Amino acid sequence: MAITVLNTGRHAERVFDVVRSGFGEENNDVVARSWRRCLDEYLLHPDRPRELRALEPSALHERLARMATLVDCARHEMATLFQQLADQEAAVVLTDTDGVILHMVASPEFSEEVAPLGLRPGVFWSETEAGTNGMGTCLAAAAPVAVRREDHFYTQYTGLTCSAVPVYNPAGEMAAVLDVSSRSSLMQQHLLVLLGMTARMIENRLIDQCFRHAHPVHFHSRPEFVYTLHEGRLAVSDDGHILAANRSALFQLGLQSVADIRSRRIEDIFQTSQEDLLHRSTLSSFHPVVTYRAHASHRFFAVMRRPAFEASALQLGSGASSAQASAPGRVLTPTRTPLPRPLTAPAAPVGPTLADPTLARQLDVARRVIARQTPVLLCGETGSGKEVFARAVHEGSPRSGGAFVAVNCASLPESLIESELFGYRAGAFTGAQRNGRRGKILQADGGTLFLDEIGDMPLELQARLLRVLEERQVTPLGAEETVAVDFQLLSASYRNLMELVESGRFREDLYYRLAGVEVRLPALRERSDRAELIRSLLLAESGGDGRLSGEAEQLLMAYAWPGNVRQLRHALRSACALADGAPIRLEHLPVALQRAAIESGSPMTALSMPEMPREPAIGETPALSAPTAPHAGPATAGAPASNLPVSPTDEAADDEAVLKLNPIQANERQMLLKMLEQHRWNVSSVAKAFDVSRNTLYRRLHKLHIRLSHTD
Ligand SMILES: Nc1ncnc2c1ncn2[C@@H]1O[C@H](COP(=O)(O)OP(=O)(O)OP(=O)(O)O)[C@@H](O)[C@H]1O
Repeated sequence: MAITVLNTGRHAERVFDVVRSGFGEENNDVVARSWRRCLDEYLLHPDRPRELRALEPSALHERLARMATLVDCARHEMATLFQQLADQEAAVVLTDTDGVILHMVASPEFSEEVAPLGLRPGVFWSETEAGTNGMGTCLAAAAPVAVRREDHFYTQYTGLTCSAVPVYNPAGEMAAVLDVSSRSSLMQQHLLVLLGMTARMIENRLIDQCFRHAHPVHFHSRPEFVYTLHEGRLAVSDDGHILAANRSALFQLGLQSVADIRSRRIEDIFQTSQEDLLHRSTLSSFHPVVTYRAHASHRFFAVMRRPAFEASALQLGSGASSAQASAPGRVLTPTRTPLPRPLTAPAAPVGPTLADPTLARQLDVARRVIARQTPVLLCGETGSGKEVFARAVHEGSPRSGGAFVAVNCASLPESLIESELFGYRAGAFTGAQRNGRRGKILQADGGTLFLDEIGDMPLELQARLLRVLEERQVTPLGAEETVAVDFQLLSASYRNLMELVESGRFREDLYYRLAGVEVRLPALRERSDRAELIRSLLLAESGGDGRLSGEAEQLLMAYAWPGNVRQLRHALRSACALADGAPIRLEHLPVALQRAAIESGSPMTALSMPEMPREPAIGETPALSAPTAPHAGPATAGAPASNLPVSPTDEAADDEAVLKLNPIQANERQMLLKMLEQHRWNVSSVAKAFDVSRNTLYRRLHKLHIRLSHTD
């Protein structure tokens, strides 16, 4: 389906009118200001769009390599957001601060459709290039924005609606923009909430990733919010200096910027020393400990943990700073000494639920074989918990004292996999870090190497990996000497590796090396411990007080979960945020689930979504109330061929039948009537909003005695 745009001449006139005549009350200020910038500052003309600038492939490659950490932290969250949207005509997009698209998640059909518009990696979407648009205007305004179809400066983009939020790096600077561009203009408020949450998840991941050698501190003024998306996060160096803070930390501590906290000591923030906080956190295991704001009586609950990559077995003295610990110059001096087990809790207060008997048996087998140095290959759908399972294998193995080092082979640009895995010596290539870098394989020495999405490893690297596995030696890039290395190996793939072998994309000899034992993890829909998993994830995501309504629970149990545990976790996370302490109802669950409920004909109590009330956009006529039309014949069971708006018939005729509806059906009927009214009785539009076919919606309307007639 082609993207439909507005009439160029009329749209341009409206832009000029709004900018010339000032901003009326009905106008969206952010958009109107952006239009003014486009006209006055960038000297763009709405009638004369320019072709968007795009990076050459080599320049894009280089930029992606530079931004690899950001993209890596964002890609899982973006994939989950895309799944939650359940909209095949939407794209989740990440740009850098120049507005260059770095990563995009969309269906192949939609990607193909929007690529000619410039919605593809490497293209610049700053306002100066593309005029008012979600990504560019979010960058210019440094704030979340929704740019609806007719809000775009250039007509050619008016077929799309974009919502975008900034993503901040651990220094508190804007590092990226996360955007959803979609054909549908519904649900902007809902989308902005989801985007904001996704941005926070990316920011927290960035802190974890950039400060792996620092002590993470998780805190909140309410204990149940520790380890949730609302928690404050700090990264603290070995010698007690604060290196980074997330937005919630700054907000809770009443600080304006990361600069206000960076380099201060933990004692300057809380009435406690680093040693004391670490010690008490260790003693109290999963429970946050009480601490007070320095020079004030504000109470916080906090947990300080040991660094995730504690010294990566670098054999540094106990007083070594985190900066030293990450110094890659030591790449050739690995230790074989297993590290002590971390003393504190894992990242979430609730451990993984692996109570399904098949899964428990598989875990037992995997632990036994890996103890005999037999590599284990995990297969399973995306999000089914392969990494969680791999960690559980590691934790129960003889090498649990060593590091667990996970490498996602799909998320690393091809050019970086080699240096990331094998490390490099100082000066090995242009752009290399001054002191060289210790590769992941050496970091796993004495512990476990987990190669995730191994099917995505390029063929030439497969050969090198095979050699390492056979010889148990690594030669970092640019190094002459080889280094002996000793680790246990787990790998995972959501793709069928045997099929890749057959099509020549995966080496057969490597496959047999990796698959000493192959474990197929069950999909969530096949697991018998779903109820426990839902309970424990709800506990983790809500901070302890999350509750589910009966219908929401039924739906969570019955849904097929194509995105598995990851999708479940994210659905609960967003539902907790939207329910805001109240029991989670159907309306708080993602649209994909609601759609499934409609399709299966299960009750849709309180389906007040998808459209949230909002101010009309510039030039938009306020929503009309439902027209009343005369009775027009029998109820329509099948979808009429035409796409014309319809209006309700005289409901009196159906009064009796309506009175017989049960309260849930009556409620659902109310909601559907409200939706129809909001969509001006356009059934296609309501069907689209629920993402169901018109036939499905007509059947539902018929069942609920909502009669419709065509109007001209
Ligand atoms: N048993 C479990 N208990 C609690 N959380 C789980 C469990 N299994 C998976 N999760 C959560 O689900 C999400 C996805 O898990 P994980 O990354 O292990 O899946 P995966 O199969 O490796 O995904 P991918 O194929 O995309 O790499 C994570 O947030 C993880 O914490």
